[in-house]
Amino acid sequence: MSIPVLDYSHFSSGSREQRETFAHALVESFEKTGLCKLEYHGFDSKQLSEMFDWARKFFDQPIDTKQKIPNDIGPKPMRGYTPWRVEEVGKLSFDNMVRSLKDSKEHFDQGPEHDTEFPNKWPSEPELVGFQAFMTAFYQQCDEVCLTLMKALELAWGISDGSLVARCMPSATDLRLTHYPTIAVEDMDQDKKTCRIAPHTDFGPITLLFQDGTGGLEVEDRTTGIFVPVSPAIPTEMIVNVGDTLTRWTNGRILGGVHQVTVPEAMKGARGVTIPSRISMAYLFKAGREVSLGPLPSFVSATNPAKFADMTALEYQRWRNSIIYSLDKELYTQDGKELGLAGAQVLQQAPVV
Ligand SMILES: O=C(O)CCC(=O)C(=O)O
Ligand SMILES: [Fe+2]
Repeated sequence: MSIPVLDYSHFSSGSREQRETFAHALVESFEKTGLCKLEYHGFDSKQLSEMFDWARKFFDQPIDTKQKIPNDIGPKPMRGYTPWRVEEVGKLSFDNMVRSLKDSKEHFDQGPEHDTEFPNKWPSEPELVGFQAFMTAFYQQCDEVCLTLMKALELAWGISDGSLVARCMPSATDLRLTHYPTIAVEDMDQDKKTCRIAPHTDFGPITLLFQDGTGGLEVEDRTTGIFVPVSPAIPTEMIVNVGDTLTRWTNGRILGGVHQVTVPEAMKGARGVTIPSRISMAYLFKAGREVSLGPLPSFVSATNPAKFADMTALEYQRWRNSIIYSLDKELYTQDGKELGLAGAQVLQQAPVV
């Protein structure tokens, strides 16, 4: 499977023709592979290495320091620090093998800067002065790229009223820094019970991803069902993958890119070696919290009825997070009463043709 590399600047500052070409190539890549790669996206190598430096500095703090800003587990957006082995994204899968895979990661989650509903949690250690300001600006720049990509989808789909961009405002995105600690290759390659992150799709319309040079990210080739490595070819390469929201909005026309992080290609089959630690930044772009994740009217017809339930982006996120944090049973059966999310389960993203 080859993943197209698109020149973002052709859309952000190109001619009318370049914009059209980019927009159609983006949709084609999303439809065929569930992702694309972007170059000339505005982030330079200095900025990206600074981001990885901050992430490393944060994760290098003692656990007690990181635990001063704990993410309170709940069916809600994540904020602050979540330790190793808490979240299990494999639980979203219908495949029993994937469901039993444990993730091996710790992460820091950040939302919109002025979010009063789910406020951010920032470390106050002297070594981390500057982290908040840097990450806040980084978040903003990612948001602009995502909104621009929504404009490209509008152009490709002939949506002339700006309604796709409007659906993603105000920002409800979660930016996640993930650290995958060193791990013996046998723990992942041999016993097959551990992954760095189990196969999954993200929840929002798209995700922007930057990874360090360690390797191990893989995406599913939907023509064969086999996972293929997405190696960091150049340090500034940005990966964009399609998430569940775009699948729902397009009534199943664009499927999410299923991805995982596992043993780096060069270490597969090796014995007695330790896989180095790995850092990634995922800008988990989201629709506005009150926006519907039911299919857009232009993707529904008499012969192609709605395959997905009408629920808000926040309801969807609460529901999915309740699964990966193992809160779903409590959530759906509390006092014998549903909390408004369970009904949605029936029409979720399962049997899409
Ligand atoms: O670390 C990576 O490359 C992927 C992270 C990821 O899939 C996620 O945070 O949803
Ligand atoms: Fe992901």
